[in-house]
Parts: sequence; C-alpha cells; structure tokens
Amino acid sequence: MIGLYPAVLKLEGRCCLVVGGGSVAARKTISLLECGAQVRLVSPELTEELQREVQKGKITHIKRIFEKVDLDGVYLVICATDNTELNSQIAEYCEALHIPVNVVDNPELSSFFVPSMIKRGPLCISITTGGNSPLFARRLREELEKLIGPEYAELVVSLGQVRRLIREQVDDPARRRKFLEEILPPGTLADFDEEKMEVLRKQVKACISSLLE
Ligand SMILES: C[C@@]1(CC(=O)O)c2cc3[nH]c(cc4nc(cc5[nH]c(cc(n2)[C@H]1CCC(=O)O)[C@@](C)(CC(=O)O)[C@@H]5CCC(=O)O)C(CC(=O)O)=C4CCC(=O)O)c(CCC(=O)O)c3CC(=O)O
Ligand SMILES: NC(=O)C1=CN([C@@H]2O[C@H](COP(=O)(O)OP(=O)(O)OC[C@H]3O[C@@H](n4cnc5c(N)ncnc54)[C@H](O)[C@@H]3O)[C@@H](O)[C@H]2O)C=CC1
Repeated sequence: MIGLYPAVLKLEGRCCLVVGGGSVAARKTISLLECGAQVRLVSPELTEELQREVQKGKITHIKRIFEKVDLDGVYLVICATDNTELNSQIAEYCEALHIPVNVVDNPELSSFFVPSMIKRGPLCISITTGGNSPLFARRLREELEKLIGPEYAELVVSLGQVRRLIREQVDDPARRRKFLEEILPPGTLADFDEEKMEVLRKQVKACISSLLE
C-alpha cells in the first residue's frame, strides 16, 4: 500500500453512521461520541455498552438491518457488521456518493482507517500501521501512554493560552517565534518529569506576566 495522508477531522455536530452493533461497532461509536459527533447506529442488536449509550440519549438507534436510505445526510460511515458482503456493498455505495468509509473487515475497501489514539486534552497522538498490525498499534499506544501522562493536557492548554496572548500582543512574527522558542527550546521534552514540568509551568506564567505588563 502506498503512503497514507494523516489528517484529523472535526466531527462536532456531524452525523456519522455506524452499521452494526457488536464490540467493534461499540469501540468506534464511543470514539465518535467522544469527539462530539452525532451517531446514527443501524443494527438489529446492540452490545450492553451501546444499549447504555442509547439510553443516555446519545445515539439515534435504528433497530433493523441496514437500508440504503440510512446513508442520507451522513458525513462519514463505519461498516462494522459481521457480514463481509454487506460491508463491501455499503463501501461501494459510499464510494459512489463520495462519503468517506471505514470497513472494519476490509482495509482495501476503506477510504480511511481509524488509528490507535492517545488523548490528553487537546493533544492527540494517533498511531497507524497502515493496517499491517492493529495489535502493534495498540501495544505501542500502551507504551507511549506511560510517557505521556495526564499533565500533558494542562500543559498544552496553557501553551495555547500563552500563544494566543503572544499573537495578540506581538506584531512581528519573528519575535513571536522567539518568545515561543524561549518557552520550548529544543530538548524540552527529553526525560520529561514532574520537576521539568514545574519549570515549564513557571516559564509559561512568567511569559504571561511579562506580556500583560
Ligand atoms: C485496517 C483497520 C481498519 C479500521 O478498523 O479502521 C483495522 C482492521 C482490522 N483489525 C483487525 C483486528 C484487530 N483490531 C484490533 C484493534 C484495533 N484496530 C484498529 C484499527 C484498525 N483495524 C485499522 C488499521 C489500524 C492500523 O493498523 O493502523 C484500532 C487501532 C483502532 C480502533 O479500532 O478503534 C484498534 C486498537 C485501538 C487501541 O486499543 O489502541 C485488534 C486488537 C484488539 O482488539 O485489542 C485486533 C486483533 C489483533 C490483530 O489482528 O492485530 C482485523 C482482523 C479481524 C479478524 O481477524 O477477524 C481487521 C481487518 C483486516 O485486517 O483485514
Ligand atoms: N477493525 C477492527 O478493529 C476489527 C475488525 N474486526 C472485524 O469486525 C467484524 C465485526 O466484529 P464484532 O463487532 O466483534 O462482530 P459481532 O458479531 O459482535 O457484531 C456484528 C453486529 O452486526 C450486526 N449486523 C449484522 N447484519 C447486519 C445488517 N444487515 N445491518 C445492520 N447490522 C447488522 C449484528 O446485529 C451485530 O450487532 C468482524 O467480522 C471482524 O472481521 C474484528 C476485530 C477488530
């Protein structure tokens, strides 16, 4: 397979269709919900986890087998049934309608894959093996999760605040960059620990106060 083009989607308020109600459909549905998508889920049966989400009012559940009309108005599709022929048929419809489609049992027919993800607030690290080894993607995520702790969420949020402030107050792009380089010089994240985190927090605070003076 030739190289993949990585991109991140903004799904808030978008209608995304999941076909199937098993454990794979559940995993994909939960990650769509976490991104603020509106999920339309078509399946005669649901796992308990999905039933709970439906009860919370988070999913529009269409309790029957797939019909082509289910594709109306959707932004993307995940075919997650255990019926290979049906998954391929839906992929064909999507291709004709130019709707991005993920087919959980057929990488060839998928127009996009779902990567393994580490999320820390606005920070998102995605891992793909291009379908070569989903289990490897998972194992690598598990190792990287040990390095990227929950504190990264707070860190990235405060870097966002300081960067917005710099953009408001400093006109010259070269000076803006200099400010940011001072906070994050090369090597900042090497052997990052709580002590280094504290130094970085202080630098962010100092930069904010100097800009507000
Ligand atoms: C192509 C792709 C299409 C797509 O679904 O987007 C795809 C396809 C297939 N997966 C299969 C199997 C497994 N998938 C997982 C797990 C994950 N699969 C995910 C993504 C992808 N899976 C896309 C490529 C991603 C990439 O490599 O870059 C992850 C990352 C994201 C997610 O699904 O949310 C999530 C880990 C999330 C995490 O924990 O971090 C496990 C392990 C487990 O369940 O713990 C197994 C069993 C072990 C194994 O096979 O490796 C099978 C064979 C089914 C069978 O044998 O019947 C196919 C079909 C085929 O390959 O033909
Ligand atoms: N991409 C991935 O990460 C992975 C993909 N797989 C593949 O995903 C497939 C699904 O796996 P599971 O969720 O474990 O299967 P499952 O058997 O638990 O669930 C299948 C679901 O599809 C629904 N379904 C069947 N026919 C339907 C129709 N015509 N319309 C709507 N819904 C229909 C069933 O009601 C059921 O809820 C497997 O066949 C496997 O090949 C498996 C593991 C990981």
